[in-house]
Amino acid sequence: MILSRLARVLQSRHPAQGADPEGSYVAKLLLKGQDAILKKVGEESTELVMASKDGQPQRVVSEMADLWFHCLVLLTHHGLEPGDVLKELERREGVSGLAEKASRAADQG
Ligand SMILES: N=c1c2ncn([C@@H]3O[C@H](COP(=O)(O)OP(=O)(O)OP(=O)(O)O)[C@@H](O)[C@H]3O)c2ncn1[C@@H]1O[C@H](COP(=O)(O)O)[C@@H](O)[C@H]1O
Repeated sequence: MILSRLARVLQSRHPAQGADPEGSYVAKLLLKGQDAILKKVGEESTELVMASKDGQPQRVVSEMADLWFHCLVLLTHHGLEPGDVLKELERREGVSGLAEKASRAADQG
């Protein structure tokens, strides 16, 4: 899946892997550190908001791709991967599923 493939590429760009920042946007950004990554996340979020408010669905897709990409760089900075976020979403699905079942059981008396 694209998220895991991309995450593997991003991990290979980590300074700890000896990645060369020359010619690699990601290696350069990871080397600059957390503040630079967070600045990009903030900028891309704002651009996404503007694309949405302008009612431009194709730009929403493009800006969201930029935002997701920079969030993946942030995960890499923290030694995390997309699977960690997906697991959290699955856990919440499980939690809300249980809540739904409990409420249905209560309705049925
Ligand atoms: N998906 C992306 C991707 N999306 C966006 N970007 C870069 O993110 C930057 C976003 O910047 P902006 O839109 O703000 O434009 P900008 O003004 O040029 O940005 P700055 O130089 O100011 O940061 C651009 O330089 C884009 O090229 C990406 N760079 C890389 N990838 C993937 O990451 C992989 C590794 O990239 P490298 O490390 O460059 O080899 C690539 O193979 C791609 O699959």
